[in-house]
Amino acid sequence: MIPLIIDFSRKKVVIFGGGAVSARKARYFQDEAELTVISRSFSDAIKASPANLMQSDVGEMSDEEILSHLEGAFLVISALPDKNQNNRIGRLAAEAGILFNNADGEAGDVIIPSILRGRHLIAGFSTGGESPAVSRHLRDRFETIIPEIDAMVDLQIVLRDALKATNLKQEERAERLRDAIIDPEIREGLQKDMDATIHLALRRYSSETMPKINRGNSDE
Ligand SMILES: C[C@@]1(CC(=O)O)C2=NC(=C\c3[nH]c(c(CCC(=O)O)c3CC(=O)O)Cc3[nH]c(c(CC(=O)O)c3CCC(=O)O)/C=C3\N/C(=C\2)[C@@H](CCC(=O)O)[C@]3(C)CC(=O)O)/[C@H]1CCC(=O)O
Ligand SMILES: NC(=O)c1ccc[n+]([C@@H]2O[C@H](COP(=O)([O-])OP(=O)(O)OC[C@H]3O[C@@H](n4cnc5c(N)ncnc54)[C@H](O)[C@@H]3O)[C@@H](O)[C@H]2O)c1
Repeated sequence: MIPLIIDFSRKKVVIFGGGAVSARKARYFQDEAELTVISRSFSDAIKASPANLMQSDVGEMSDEEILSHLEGAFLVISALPDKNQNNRIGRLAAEAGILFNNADGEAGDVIIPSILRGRHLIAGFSTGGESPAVSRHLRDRFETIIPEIDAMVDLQIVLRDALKATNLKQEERAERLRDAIIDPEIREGLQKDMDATIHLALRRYSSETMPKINRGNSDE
């Protein structure tokens, strides 16, 4: 399996089942995707979500009926308590060429990672479905670095533009961008005064005439 960062805006996601697991999956996608939840009943969390709700018993739906609800979908999730029904939805999604995530039953082709998100940073953790607790634990541990990394991305945007305007070779520009990331003074400065630190980084790393930086003395 291979991770991707996908823009879900205007993409249709169809979830079967309206219980606790469905609510967690709906929360994951609801800010971007157009959600439809098809279920016999809906939990309060699902009712409070922006999803379109369709009350129906999957056991009473023909394959053709299910396929008609999958039309135009980018991703289908099945979170029914009955594995056979989940697997059936998976088979129909595969037939229609639509990505599938299975909450219970035969694995689909999508796993939902545990994610952390800042203004710029987005990271997802997955154990390939083996231990959601470990994925969650990793997210918790990395959560503290979001402000630091987001500020560094802001700095890198400015520094990268400044370097592009010089005559420096691509390899030298890339090296300076990396040096700025591990520069202890810059890392610390970003937490205190972002503007002043961006100026410091520009002076230190974007000058065409600056002496060769003393590299390799960081233990990071
Ligand atoms: C990341 C996250 C995204 C999301 O779904 O929302 C996620 N599970 C989350 C939470 C969570 N999961 C569970 C509880 C209840 C704890 C408990 O009481 O048991 C909680 C609540 C909590 O922990 O807060 C139990 C559980 N989960 C799965 C099974 C069945 C199984 O394992 O077979 C069981 C039954 C018990 C067990 O067997 O453990 C399966 C999956 N859960 C996955 C993802 C995929 C694998 C991810 C990976 O590759 O690591 C996969 C395969 C589904 C998939 O394909 O998407 C989200 C973390 C959000 C966060 O960051 O806080
Ligand atoms: N993948 C995961 O992250 C994960 C985590 C925990 C549990 N699970 C598994 O996911 C499944 C769902 O768990 P849950 O806690 O959401 O269950 P739940 O009982 O809270 O919800 C099940 C939902 O499915 C609906 N439903 C049941 N039969 C239906 C049918 N024939 N037609 C239409 N709707 C129907 C119910 O009305 C309900 O809304 C369980 O099998 C559980 O073991 C998966």
